[in-house]
Amino acid sequence: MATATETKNLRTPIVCVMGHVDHGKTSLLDKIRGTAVVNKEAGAITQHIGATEVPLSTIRSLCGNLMSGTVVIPGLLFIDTPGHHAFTTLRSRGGALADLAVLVVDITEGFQPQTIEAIKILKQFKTPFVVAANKIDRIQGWTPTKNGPFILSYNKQPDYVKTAIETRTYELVGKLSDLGFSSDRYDRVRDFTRNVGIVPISAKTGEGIPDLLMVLIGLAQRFLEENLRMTVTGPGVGTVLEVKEERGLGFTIDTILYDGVIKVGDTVVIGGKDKPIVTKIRALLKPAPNREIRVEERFDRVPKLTAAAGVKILAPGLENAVAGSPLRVAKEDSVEAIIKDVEGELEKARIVTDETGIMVKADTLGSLEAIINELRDSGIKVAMAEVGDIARKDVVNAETLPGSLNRVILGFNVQTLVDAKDYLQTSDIKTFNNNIIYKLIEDYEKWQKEQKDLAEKKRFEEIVRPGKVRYLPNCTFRQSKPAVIGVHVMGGCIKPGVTLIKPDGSKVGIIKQIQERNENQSIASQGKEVAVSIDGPTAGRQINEGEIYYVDIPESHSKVLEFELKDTIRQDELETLMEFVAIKRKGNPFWGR
Ligand SMILES: Nc1nc2c(ncn2[C@@H]2O[C@H](COP(=O)(O)OP(=O)(O)OP(=O)(O)O)[C@@H](O)[C@H]2O)c(=O)[nH]1
Repeated sequence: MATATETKNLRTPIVCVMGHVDHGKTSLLDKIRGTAVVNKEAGAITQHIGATEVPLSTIRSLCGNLMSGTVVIPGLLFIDTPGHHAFTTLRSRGGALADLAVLVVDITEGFQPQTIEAIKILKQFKTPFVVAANKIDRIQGWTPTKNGPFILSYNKQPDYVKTAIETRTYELVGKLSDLGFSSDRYDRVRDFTRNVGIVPISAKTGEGIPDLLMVLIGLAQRFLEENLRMTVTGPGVGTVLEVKEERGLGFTIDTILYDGVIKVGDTVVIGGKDKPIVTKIRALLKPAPNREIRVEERFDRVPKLTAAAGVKILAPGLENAVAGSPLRVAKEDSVEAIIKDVEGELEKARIVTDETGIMVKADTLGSLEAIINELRDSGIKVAMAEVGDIARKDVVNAETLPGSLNRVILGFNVQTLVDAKDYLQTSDIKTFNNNIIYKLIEDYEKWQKEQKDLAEKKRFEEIVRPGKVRYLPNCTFRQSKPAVIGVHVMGGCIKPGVTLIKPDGSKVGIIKQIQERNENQSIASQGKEVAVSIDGPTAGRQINEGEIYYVDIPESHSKVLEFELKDTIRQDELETLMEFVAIKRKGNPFWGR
């Protein structure tokens, strides 16, 4: 076992925790934050604004002799807000802010929709991740060893408990494989660049957390050394986590610094609502541990900070800052260039939309981008996309979208404002709201299918259907005005209002009424013998007993029947249609093509 050594010029990797609702993301973060308290020997855990830092020395003492190899990174910085929503909101130069992710899966429930959604996002951002198979303490028969490494606890369990863990781990391996990742329990993974490690943990007992931290360190070193070898001494670069008004302080921004150094007095450029904000840092604030919560004392003031760190920044003009946007420290001669850079980054983040499609509203640029990617994967085009609640003007804009199936607004994690709700009552725009991407897409797709089916049904009902009848011998009930004759429906059907033609293409007349045993009928299908009244001909002159007539189908309807509905119409209808089409094509081979 080699000893771990620190190398100061690599920055701390940033880690985000993701997973399905209730699988234990918050509990895991709480456990990590509480570790130092629980385990005195474990060493310090530093609380940042919006993040928790676990220094290497802490990880080392937690892992004991599990840790091997040379460690060259200073520790891990966990973003305190869990969920893939936070992950997509926090961006750095067009990518994800988090260098690594922990995907929490409840081992007793396995993969759930949001687990899959998180994996898709991680894949999209190419973020290395580890699976924390949580709640192992709930496996029947599990005897916990608090805060211990998983392997040590596992070895103490009876065989049936071991088997249960193994079986459930392999279920996760199977699911990951379906999604294109090869994986195994972390202690069996040799190459973390090829395999995803699964670490069984309990956020309740703390078991497996040392192993999880260790795997994260390993991942960071294998994947990220180049990324982490940043200009730790250069001008600071960060991402705005949150814009907050603090009592007694005014507007502040909680920021994750992921590169370089930031100092009080530095000029910074920040993404703003309309344009980049240029301002001077008045104070850098860190949480003050264990103090009375009085504003002035809630924070410690620090003169400077080095990446990676979470910090609250106090400066004039922050009220227009935008969460998720970039922050850059600028030297006097570089302000203009950096403003351009920040503008460029915001521009890049702006969503590229399709010419036609639906409207999407989401709460942040990151989530908007994530949802648009998912929609495109599902073959759904997006014509309008914006950050913000659904307002009346959005509904008005959506009304200009061509195509009835596009006249919808998909809202992700946003409200429908009152004026929009009022306007929607008289508008044909449909809105969908959800804070789970897959559900939003599923709801829209379901609606889309219903609409298509409905339209198809309507179209089908309106189409003149094929029909073939024979004028029965001895069944002339009236000669003319209208002629009333008995017919046998040989194929398809007839309805009042259709025109009949002869096999030579000449017109017979229009069916006025159909009667069966003196009762009016709206349709007579194959096999029926009915009386029909026909406007136009005189029986015995233009029409004669024993003749065959066809329903005259308009050319456009014939095309639909022959080319779109061919597989859905009955055999006798199809045969009748083909005979009818042949009559038409005798005179014009291109008829109905
Ligand atoms: N037995 C046991 N319960 C756990 C464990 N981890 C979390 N829980 C419980 O599971 C429930 C959900 O945990 P949370 O940490 O709130 O889950 P989450 O993923 O953060 O949930 P959301 O924030 O709602 O998405 C809580 O009742 C926790 O106490 C664990 O390892 N073992």
